[in-house]
Amino acid sequence: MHDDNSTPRERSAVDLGNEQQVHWDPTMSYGEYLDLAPLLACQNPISDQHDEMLFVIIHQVSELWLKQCLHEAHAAARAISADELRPAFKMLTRVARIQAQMINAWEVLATMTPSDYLAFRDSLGQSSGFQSYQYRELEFLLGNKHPRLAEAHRRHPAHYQRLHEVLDAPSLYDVCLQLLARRGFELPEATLQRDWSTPYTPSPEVEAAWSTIYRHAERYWDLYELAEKLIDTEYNFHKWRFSHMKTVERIIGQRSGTGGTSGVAYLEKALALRFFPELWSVRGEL
Ligand code: HEM
Ligand SMILES: N[C@@H](CC(=O)c1ccccc1NC=O)C(=O)O
Repeated sequence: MHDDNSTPRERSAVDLGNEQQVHWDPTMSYGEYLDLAPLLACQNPISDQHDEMLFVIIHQVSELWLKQCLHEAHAAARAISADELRPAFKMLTRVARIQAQMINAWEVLATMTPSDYLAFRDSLGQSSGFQSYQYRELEFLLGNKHPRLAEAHRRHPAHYQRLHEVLDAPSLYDVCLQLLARRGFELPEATLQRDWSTPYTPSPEVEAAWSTIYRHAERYWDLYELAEKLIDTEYNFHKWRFSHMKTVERIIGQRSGTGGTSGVAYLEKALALRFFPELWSVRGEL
């Protein structure tokens, strides 16, 4: 139905020949709505090696998922700050499902052998996943704050500014701790107000608060659920890091990275990082 003064929607129809007809509005097609022309014009391997297409696509898919994770995790942090935990749980669950997809993507990439990769590795120059600004934003947002990591992006002012906004603001974990304070847990002042761009220092008071929540889950059910959503996210992040490290070892062994790091040794060291340290340490204390 349409109003009298509006133009009727133009319709197109095709008979599929099996007693089915498809009708559609030709003013907005699938490809137009999804902007597929520019999207599908972006897969441009620079060598003539067969496997480079896979390498490009796997990175592009990961970057799209990172975009969605950032969309969800930023919104979850805002919801938590507004004491709206249920929508935040839904968003964090979605982040965990996306992470599962990103982890599974390593299985596809593992079909590329060392010789397949080495055949085009030189064309990559000094580019590296180390320069993924969305990945860095997600790390900052979850709570791995290191101003030096933003420096790799100085030459791109828009990315640098964006990274600094997230670096200088409370992380997802910081807003959760602020929520615990609003719920009456006594936390150190430095946990609630500090220079957010600096690395987080774990505290016994925060661990004690999580301990109370885990011991009395029935009384603090929503905070208990929040703790488990955070653990899911960190657990999956860690699985992603581990699979990346193992895939890299399988493909380039102990070579140093194009981004200037030692390679696998650097990636192994990153496995020790913790976004929500007291949520892990408390498990040994319950
Ligand atoms: C053949 C496949 C791959 C190899 C050999 C590889 C290798 C490496 C190496 C050696 C590093 C350390 C930095 C450096 O010196 O370059 C690194 C970092 C990184 N890579 Fe990959 N990578 C591969 C695939 C991927 C894929 C598919 C992604 C998905 C987006 C990715 C994302 C990253 C990220 C985000 C970092 C930074 C990690 C951090 O700083 O903690 N890599 N990669
Ligand atoms: N750091 C990798 C190169 C690499 O993997 C890469 C290069 C360009 C764009 C994305 C990449 N992926 C992850 O680091 C290497 O050292 O072979």
